Amino acid sequence: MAASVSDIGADSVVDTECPPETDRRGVWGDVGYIFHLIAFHIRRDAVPALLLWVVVLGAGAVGSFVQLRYIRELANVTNGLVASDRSLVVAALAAALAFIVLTAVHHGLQTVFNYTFRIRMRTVLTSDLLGRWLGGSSFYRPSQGATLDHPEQRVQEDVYNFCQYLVQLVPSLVTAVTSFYLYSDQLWLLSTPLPIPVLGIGQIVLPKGLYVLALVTAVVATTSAHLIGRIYTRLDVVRQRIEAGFRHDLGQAREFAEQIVLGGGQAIEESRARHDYALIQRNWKPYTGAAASLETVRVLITLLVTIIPTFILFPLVLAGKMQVGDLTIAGVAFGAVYQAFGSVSTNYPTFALLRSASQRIRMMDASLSYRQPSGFVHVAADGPTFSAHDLNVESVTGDTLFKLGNLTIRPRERWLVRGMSGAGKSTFFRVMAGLWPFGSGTVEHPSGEMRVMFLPQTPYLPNGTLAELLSYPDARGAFSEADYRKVLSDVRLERLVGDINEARAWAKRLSPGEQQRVVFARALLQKPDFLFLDEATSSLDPLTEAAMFEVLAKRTPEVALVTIAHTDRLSDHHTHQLQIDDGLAVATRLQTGSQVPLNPNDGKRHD
Ligand SMILES: Nc1ncnc2c1ncn2[C@@H]1O[C@H](COP(=O)(O)OP(=O)(O)OP(=O)(O)O)[C@@H](O)[C@H]1O
Repeated sequence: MAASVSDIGADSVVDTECPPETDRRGVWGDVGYIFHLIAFHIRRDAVPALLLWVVVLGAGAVGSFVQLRYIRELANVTNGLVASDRSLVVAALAAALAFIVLTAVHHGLQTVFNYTFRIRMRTVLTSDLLGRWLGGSSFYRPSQGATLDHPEQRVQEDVYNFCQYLVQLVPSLVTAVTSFYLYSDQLWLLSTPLPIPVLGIGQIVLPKGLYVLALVTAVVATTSAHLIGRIYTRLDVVRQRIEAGFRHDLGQAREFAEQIVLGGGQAIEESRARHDYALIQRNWKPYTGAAASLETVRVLITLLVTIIPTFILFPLVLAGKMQVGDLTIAGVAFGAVYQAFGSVSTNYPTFALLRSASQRIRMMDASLSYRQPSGFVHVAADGPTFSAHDLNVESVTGDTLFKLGNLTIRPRERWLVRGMSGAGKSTFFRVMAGLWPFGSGTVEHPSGEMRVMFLPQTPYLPNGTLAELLSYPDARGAFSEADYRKVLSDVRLERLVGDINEARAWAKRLSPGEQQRVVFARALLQKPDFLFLDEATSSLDPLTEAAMFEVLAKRTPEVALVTIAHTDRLSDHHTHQLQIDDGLAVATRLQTGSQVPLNPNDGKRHD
C-alpha cells in the first residue's frame, strides 16, 4: 500500500494510549491555554472584544432569568388550574406568552452577537497565526524529523472550530452559574430530609436531601463524562490530522494530474487515497464509541435529573403537604443546581472538541515560537559585497557537506557554482539566504538597500495576471505596461504580451522552459544587485539559454551573478567558478579555456 503523509504517527491512530500529537498537559493545561487565547483576544481587540464578552456572558444570564420567569408562570397556570382560579390562570398564561416572545427575540439577538463574536475572535487568532507563519522565519524550516502537520488546516479549520465551540460553551456555563444563583434558594427551602437505607444500621437521614443529591449527581456525571471525553478529545485530534492528510493527498493528485497520468501512477494514487481513507475508517470506530458513550451518559443523566425530584417529593404532594406547582419548581431548581455543578458533563462533547481545537492551535503556536538556533553568523558587510568566511556547511544530521574558506562576490562578477548532484550547491544558496541553520561560519550580506534575488530551478508561479507574475514579489503597480512588453520581448515571450492583464493558472499553462524564461524576465524587470540562479535555465535549449545570459549582461551589467549549473556551456558567461566536490568548495577565476586559483587559502580541504 502506498505510504502517505497520513502515515506520520498512523500506528497510534487507535492502538496506543497517547498518540504523538495528543497533548500531554491534561485538562487543566488545556483550560489554561483556552483562557490564554481569550486573554489574547481581549488584548488585541480591546473595547469591541470586551463589549462582546460582556454581551455573550450577559445574554446567558438574561436567558436563564427569562426562562425562570417563564417556568414560574407555567407553575402558576398549574396552581391556578388546581385551585380553579380563572383570573390567576389567564394572567399567568398572558405573562407566559410575553416571556415566549421575549425568549425568541433574545435568541435572535444572541445569534447576532455570537456570530459577530466568532468572526472577530477568529480574525484576531487568524491574523496572529498568519503573520507568524507566512511572515515569520518558520515558514521555511529544513528539519530532520517530521514538521508540524497541516498548518493550513490549523489556521483555517481549527481556529474556526475553536471560536464556534467557545461561543457555544461559554453561555451555557454562564446560564448554569446564573441558574444556580436564582434557583439554589428555592431548592434549599424545598429540600426535605432524605432517608437512605444503610446495610446493618437500618437507615440514615440526609438533611437537605434533594440539594445534596443534586451535587452528588453532578459529581458522578462530570467524572464519567471526563473519563469518556478525554478519549473523545484525543481521537478528534487524530481525526483532524488524518482528514487533512486525505485532503492533502487528493489535492496533490489534482495538482500533479498530468505527471501522474504520464507516469501511469493512477493506481498508486488511488491506493494512497484509499489507504488515507482506511485510516479515517479505522479511527471512526473508537471515535463513534466514545461519542456514543458520552451522549448516552449525557442523556441518561439529563433525563434522570428531571425525574429524581418527583421520585422524592411525590409522597408530599399526595399527602397534600406540597402544591403540584411547587413540585414543578422543585424539579427545575434541582435541575438548575445540578446544572451549575454538572454543566461540564452536559456540555462535555462540545468541551472535548474545544480542547481538541485548542490543542492543535497550541501545537502550531509552540512551533511558531520555536527559534531554530543557527550555527551561522549573519552580519551586514561594509560595502556592496556578499561574502562567506570559514563555512562548515552540515546536513540536517550533522555530517559535513562541504567547507569553504573565504568567498567574496562583488558587483559585475559572475560566479558559476558546480559540483556533483547532492554536493550541497543549493544548500550553499540556502546558507547565503540565511535559511540553513546547520553548520558554522560567517555570512556578510550586502549593505544598505542592495537587493538580492534567488531564482530556483522550479519557479513558483502563483495564479494571477501576467503583470502580477512578472512583478512578484513586488506589487504590480511597480512597473509600467511598456516595461512588461519590453522584458517579454527580451526573453522571447512576445506571444504572451496580450495576456499581461489576463489572470491565468500559469504553472499549468506554460512549458517548463517558458516558466524559466518568465522568471528570468522577473530578474530583468526588477534588476537586483545580486542574482542567484539555481539551475534556472536547465529546461532551455542551448541557444535560448545563451540568449538569456546575453540579455542579462546587456540589461543588468552591474548585477553580481551566481549560477548553479551542471553544463560546461555556461563557462563563457561567467568570470569565476566555485567548485564543490568531496566536501570542499574551491574558488577559481575563469579564463577562456582554463581556471586560475583565486587564492590558495580560499578552499580548505576537510578530511
Ligand atoms: N530541506 C532539506 N531538509 C533536509 N535535507 C536536505 C534539505 N535540502 C537538501 N537536503 C540534503 O542536503 C544535501 C545537499 O542538497 P543540495 O540540494 O544542496 O544538493 P545539490 O548539490 O544542489 O544537488 P543537485 O545538483 O542534485 O541539485 C542532500 O543530501 C539533500 O538531501
